[in-house]
Amino acid sequence: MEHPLHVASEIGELQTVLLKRPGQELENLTPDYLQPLLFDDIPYLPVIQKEHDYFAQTLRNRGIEVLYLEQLAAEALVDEKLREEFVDQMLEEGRAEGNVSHRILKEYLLSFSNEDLIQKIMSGVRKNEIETSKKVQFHEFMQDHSPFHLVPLPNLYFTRDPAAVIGDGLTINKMRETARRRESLFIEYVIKHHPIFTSHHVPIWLDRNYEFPIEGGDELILNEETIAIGVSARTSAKAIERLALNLFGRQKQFKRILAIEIPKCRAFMHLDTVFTMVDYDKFTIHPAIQGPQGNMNIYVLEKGPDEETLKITHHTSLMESLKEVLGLKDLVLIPCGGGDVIASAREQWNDGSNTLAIAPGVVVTYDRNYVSNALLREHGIEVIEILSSELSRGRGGPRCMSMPIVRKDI
Ligand SMILES: NC(=[NH2+])NCCC[C@H](N)C(=O)O
Repeated sequence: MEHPLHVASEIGELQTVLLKRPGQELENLTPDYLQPLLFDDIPYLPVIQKEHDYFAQTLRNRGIEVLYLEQLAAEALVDEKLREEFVDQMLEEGRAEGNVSHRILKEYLLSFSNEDLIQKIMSGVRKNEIETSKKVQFHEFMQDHSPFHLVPLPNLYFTRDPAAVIGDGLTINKMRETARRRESLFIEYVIKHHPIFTSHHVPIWLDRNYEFPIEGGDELILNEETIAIGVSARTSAKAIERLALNLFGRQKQFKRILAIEIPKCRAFMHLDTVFTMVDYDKFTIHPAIQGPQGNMNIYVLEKGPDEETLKITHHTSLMESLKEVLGLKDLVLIPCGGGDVIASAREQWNDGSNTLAIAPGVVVTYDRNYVSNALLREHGIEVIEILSSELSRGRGGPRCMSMPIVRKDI
């Protein structure tokens, strides 16, 4: 039986991908909670679902197997003890401050079937769902301002970030923002308990208990030896260093990490919002990540003299460092929005650089980014457009909405 996880490139033919269909969790967004929950507006649920289904069907039409996180998570909770453990952990990590006891919430959640339990934890528990008659302890009678006993997880449809497959293993990520922390618990249970994965040894290169954050939007597999990782608003240098030491100590395939520093601001968020690979020698880039002479801070991390020390070299040119690690004479950086100040800022905001490569030179993008899409086509890239009016409101594009599980080697 083939290994259920395998990703050794960013552009190799995509075979299996993990998605999450936007659900009721989005109906729990209100204006007061947009900022802490990392949204800029409230998507209209029936339309965002239609757009997401279109995305999934676009992938299936290309022969890609689409798995859904919500389904795998429900299937992974195989016995009562595991369900309880999962609920306990979710409640410990995610309860809104306040006035309902662990006991009442746990009882409430466990009364659902697995599918509904997962859906409920994803969408959150509103205060008015728990009957007053269930309250017995003094603190349970108190009022507070949060409308939730359990806070919703509206960013779950960005399956890219909570984990990332590297080779035949993965990182299960400690996520930076409180609003997203519990997301990686779903994938942890899936990897540890779903029969698709338990039949194989799955190395975890870095787990969610590591104290410094890393997110999948920053993790790009450039080739079978090289990983690029953004040092960003979401991913810390400490986590990259720990991952590098773990990887170089435990496997032989990946030999270097290119740590690329990007400005720490919301519009840029992760490396994949400003830089993605679209072909063997072609990348999208948001021009604003480079200094006036194209300079940046890039560090190449390699195996060092001992188990706790890396060899580190500093570079300033993205172009030159990519050529070096990929062994290429030439390569093309395609600017988002064609480099025009207005178009590039507008299209980058709607994830114009956030392409999902499904094969070398074939990418899925949002239809609204017409300037960037036209430019990609001029460079010989096949661009498959998907609907994007509501999906883009969560500030993530096709790459953010997908977690590749298996890609063919190139
Ligand atoms: N890989 C990505 N660029 N993901 C985008 C995630 C967007 C999400 N609203 C967040 O703020 O976390």
